[in-house]
Amino acid sequence: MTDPVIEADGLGLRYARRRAWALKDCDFALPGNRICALVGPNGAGKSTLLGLAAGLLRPTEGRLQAPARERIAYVAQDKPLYGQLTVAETLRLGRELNPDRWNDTVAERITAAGPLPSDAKVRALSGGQRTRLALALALGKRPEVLLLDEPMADLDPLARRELMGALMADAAEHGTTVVMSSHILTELEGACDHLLLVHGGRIRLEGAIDDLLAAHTLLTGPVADLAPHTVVSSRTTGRQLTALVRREGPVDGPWRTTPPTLEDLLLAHLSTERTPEGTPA
Ligand SMILES: Nc1ncnc2c1ncn2[C@@H]1O[C@H](COP(=O)(O)OP(=O)(O)OP(=O)(O)O)[C@@H](O)[C@H]1O
Repeated sequence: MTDPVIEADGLGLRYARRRAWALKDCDFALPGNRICALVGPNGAGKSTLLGLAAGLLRPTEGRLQAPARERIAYVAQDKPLYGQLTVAETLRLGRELNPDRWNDTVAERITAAGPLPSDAKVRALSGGQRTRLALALALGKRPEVLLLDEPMADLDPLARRELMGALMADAAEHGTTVVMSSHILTELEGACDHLLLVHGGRIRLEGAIDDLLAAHTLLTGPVADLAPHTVVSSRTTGRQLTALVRREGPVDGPWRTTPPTLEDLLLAHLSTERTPEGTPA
């Protein structure tokens, strides 16, 4: 296991004039060279966590350790860019702001792969084109840590596949640690190897996705008397597994056990009412 690249210890953040905590008591250690899926429902605290990791927000309590700002690239949900600049001027600015690390080849590879005229003004770009430019700026910076807040939401399916592939290939080549929030879990499942599940401002699950999936089983059927996170024994291996319970079918119907998906894990957590301290069995 490599040293953590991002580490939180009792991390909490409460926005000014807000009574509720956006994040509370968060502890996690994200190892380097990982592609981490940051998932959770709307308002869970994902953007807040990314803002803290990017150094744009300060913890109200606790601590978050991450590389220095110049070694992090952050693509925020609204892709803030200068509207009056052209695409070419935006990339030139990226180069000027990151003279030591900037990599033209990477940035150009991302922009050239899609419909992004270099003389177009940023304010005239479509949502997907803005995303492409923001990702080119982020990767051109040659970051050690890449923080992406729902980066694919504006992209068409082809662009999504192409950019996701480019991101993953680049991260693998350079050992970049990526933290990516998204609600499109099927996409994350194919690309990510680590999971941070946030709900109600708390970290509910963290770890290698393969390990977490292997530690759970999906129980489908008339399992009304089973709590959603009951620990059961695997019939084949005897291993203790946490059952994610999905109630469906007739009351006297059979149970089925299947390996869960990332979506099953998330849905099981969202559908469980829990106390702030509550974590799955
Ligand atoms: N600038 C802000 N000022 C006050 N409260 C905020 C601010 N930004 C977020 N919040 C609150 O903090 C909580 C966490 O919000 P956050 O944006 O981190 O959630 P999220 O998981 O990214 O949600 P989504 O999936 O909808 O993008 C929410 O209750 C939200 O209302």
